[in-house]
Amino acid sequence: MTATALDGKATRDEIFSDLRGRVEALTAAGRTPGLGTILVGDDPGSQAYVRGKHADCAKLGIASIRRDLPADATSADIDAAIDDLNADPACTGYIVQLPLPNHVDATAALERIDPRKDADGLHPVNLGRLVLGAPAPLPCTPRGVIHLLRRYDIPLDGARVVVVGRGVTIGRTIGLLLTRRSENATVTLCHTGTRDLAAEVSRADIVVAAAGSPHLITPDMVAPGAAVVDVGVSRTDAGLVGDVHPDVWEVAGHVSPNPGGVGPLTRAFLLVNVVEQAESEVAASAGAPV
Ligand SMILES: Nc1nc(=O)c2c([nH]1)NC[C@@H]1CN(c3ccc(C(=O)N[C@@H](CCC(=O)O)C(=O)O)cc3)C=[N+]21
Ligand SMILES: [Mg+2]
Repeated sequence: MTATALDGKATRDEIFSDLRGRVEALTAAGRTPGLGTILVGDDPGSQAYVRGKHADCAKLGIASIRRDLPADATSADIDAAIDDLNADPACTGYIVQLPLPNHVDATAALERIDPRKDADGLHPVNLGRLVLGAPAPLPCTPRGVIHLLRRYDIPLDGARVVVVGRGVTIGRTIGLLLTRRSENATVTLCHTGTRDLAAEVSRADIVVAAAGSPHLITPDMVAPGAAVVDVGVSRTDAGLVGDVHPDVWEVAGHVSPNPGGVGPLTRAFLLVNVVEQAESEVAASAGAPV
């Protein structure tokens, strides 16, 4: 038996066809959404990701605002680019591409972003709002994973979800989304300190592998029929390798390929955040007293 693929590209295409109409309506209302990126340095991977985000914008009619800084940019240079996008009315939302060079205080830079323009949904104010259940832009990768699971009718209500990896972009945040009443899952967060990873994973209806550890999840760990979402990617001599061993496809019910699974959805939800922000601004100005 071979698992069904959780197809991130096909799902991204569906999201894009919905977004296209919403962007047209916003443009007709005089508020074309704009995505900004701040990229520091010349890491080829980061440059490729940023290029991909702007290519997505071009497909949808979303305006692109790029600020590319040299690898030796100072914190003051980056602060100036952030202040510039905070003040730019054409920029609905933006990201500071991570990682930043080591000589820059990344936490301070990210806190300088106007929380209303935080397309990643990872500003401390927005993470706080997420904990409180208040409206905020949602983190893109967790939102993409949940959308993908729903798209394939994988039950979340009462499901046992095991998340592997405690990074902020997904491990620490996805449980906040999955334990809302609207999802109602039971979530276990595993990490390098977990005593028996195989025992935890084997109890899961859904495994979210986000450790950044090549082929960490092996078929012996996975319950037959489980859904396995491969979020981690590592650059190895053999190319890009996910957290899920290929033999897991023989045991699981669903697996997200990597590439072609979660990555395209992370990018799609970045643009969903930007479109939602523009829509909420149009709604607020329509409701405001003249
Ligand atoms: N502020 C910030 N926000 C981010 O969201 C962010 C970041 N910094 N820094 C780097 C990581 C990485 N990331 C990816 C997004 C999409 C794909 C993606 O679409 N991958 C394709 C493959 C693309 C290819 O083949 O090059 C796929 O999985 O199919 C990959 C990686 C976002 N990140
Ligand atoms: Mg094994």
